[in-house]
This record gives sequence, structure tokens and C-alpha cells, in this order.
Amino acid sequence: MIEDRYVELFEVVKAYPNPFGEAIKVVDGFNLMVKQGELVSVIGHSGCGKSTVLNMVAGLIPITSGGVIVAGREVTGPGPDRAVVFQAPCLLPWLSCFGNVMLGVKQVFPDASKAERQQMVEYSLCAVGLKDSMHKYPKEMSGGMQQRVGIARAIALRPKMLLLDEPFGRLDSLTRMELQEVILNILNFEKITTMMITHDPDEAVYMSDRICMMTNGPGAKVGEVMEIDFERPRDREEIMETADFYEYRRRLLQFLDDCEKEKIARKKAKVG
Ligand SMILES: Nc1ncnc2c1ncn2[C@@H]1O[C@H](COP(=O)(O)OP(=O)(O)OP(=O)(O)O)[C@@H](O)[C@H]1O
Repeated sequence: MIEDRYVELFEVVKAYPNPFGEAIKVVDGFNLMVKQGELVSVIGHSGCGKSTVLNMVAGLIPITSGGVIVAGREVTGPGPDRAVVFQAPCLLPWLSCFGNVMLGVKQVFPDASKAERQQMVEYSLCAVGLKDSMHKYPKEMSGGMQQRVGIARAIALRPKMLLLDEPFGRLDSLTRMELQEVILNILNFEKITTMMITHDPDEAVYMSDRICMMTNGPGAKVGEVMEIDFERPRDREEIMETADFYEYRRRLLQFLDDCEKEKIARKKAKVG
């Protein structure tokens, strides 16, 4: 069924040249399927290749071999069907929140009427809780508010897929939790298929339908995929009181710890 393999990464390889001109496979044989409407987190040690995978799905970097299919179409470059939210939203300082979101909407929906475009922008800014701040400029907003604009800018394009590259990485823990709720509320409503990179095991367990654990690079691939069996919508406090939450967390931390040990053993073998 197309819904079960809405996003498909098959035998994906990404190689970069090292200083000696040799091709080093950072990611090697990455296979993953994502169901329509599912939120899959990708977790792994720093430098293993998480952003590389996400950027290949986004079409921002070429795939060395293998392929990525989103909603039945092979990814050959960037497109509005895949909206990306990075750690920093990089808003244009001379435009208001409204203007920043409108910029993409104008490009993606050139045939929509002015009123329709305005409605799209207002809808997405309301969805991220910026109803009363639409006409503020980036310099008048906190980092959390700016990131809300970044999320609004992405969902305003009505993407088939949302790609989140550590979207809360620069935020304090309270703002981080607020924005997790913003994303979850949107996804409960819109059911956008989502891939999210995170370093935070609690965030991964709380937010995901499945967690894809990546092995160390070079030659990183999918190590384990863990299903998170909590119903949606989720209640953070309720979930955190369950034994399952701690078991999922333990398995994640165990995986990361095993990777760390493997990394140290690899280094020792190289030196020895
Ligand atoms: N343009 C490039 N040229 C050469 N090597 C690169 C390039 N981009 C990334 N790399 C290497 O690919 C590897 C994976 O990088 P990537 O940023 O995907 O890892 P990551 O898991 O997202 O890291 P982090 O968690 O620290 O953000 C790293 O060793 C990095 O140095």
C-alpha cells in the first residue's frame, strides 16, 4: 500500500571526498520506510550522518547511490512538497512574520488570489500561536517566537512531508517543550508525514511513532527501529508516568551507549 511506504529510502549512500580525494561513504546502505502521517525521529551520535540523510530527503544534497521516494516520486532536488525546519529559522529581518511566511506562499501558490494567500499565511501563523504577533519583525521576537515563524513558513506551503533538523536545538527547555506541543498539535490536525532529527531521547520518545537509531559513521546505516506505542493525542505527564516510557528510553540509551563503545573500540584498533 502506498500509505505504508509513503516515504522510502532505499540503499541510500552518500560519499564525500576526503582531503586525499578518496570517496568516503558517510552513509552507506540506509534503508527506511515511513508511513503516511507518521512521525519518525532519527537519533544517533554527533557526526554519524543524520543531517546528511535529512538533506538528501529534502533534495538539498545529491544522493551518491540508492534513492529516496516521497509520495510516489523520486527525489531529484528540493521542492515545496518537502518543507524543512532548521535549528535557526534565518528570517529576513526587513520583513514581518507575515511577510516572511508570505514570501514562500507567493512562490509556491502563484495562481492563488491575494485573499487566498493571505488566508494561508494567517492560518499557519495562528497554528503556531502567533495570531497576535503577525506584524512583528524578527528583532522584536524571542528565539522561540522566531522558530514558530520558521514552522509556520514550512506548514504554509502545505507540504507532503515535514523535515525537522533539530528544530528545538537552540531553545531553552521550557520553550522547547512549548514548541514540541506546537508541532504535535499541528500534526494531530494535519497528519503531515514527518522526519525529525533530535539528540534528546525524551523528546524522541514523547513525539515519535517510531525512532530510527543510526549506527556510527562512516558507513552509517539504520541500526534499530523502535515503535513507540502511545496513543495520540499524547499527554506528556501521563506518558512520563508509564513504565513503557522508561523502557523505550532505556533501549535508546543502551543503543547510543553501545555505539559509543564501538566507536572507542574502532579508535583503539586503529591506533594499535
Ligand atoms: N560537505 C561535506 N564534505 C565533506 N564531509 C562532510 C560534508 N558534510 C558533512 N560531512 C561529514 O559527514 C559526516 C556526517 O555529518 P552530518 O552533519 O550529517 O552528521 P550529524 O549526525 O547530523 O551530526 P550532528 O549531530 O553533529 O549535527 C561528518 O563526518 C561530516 O564531517
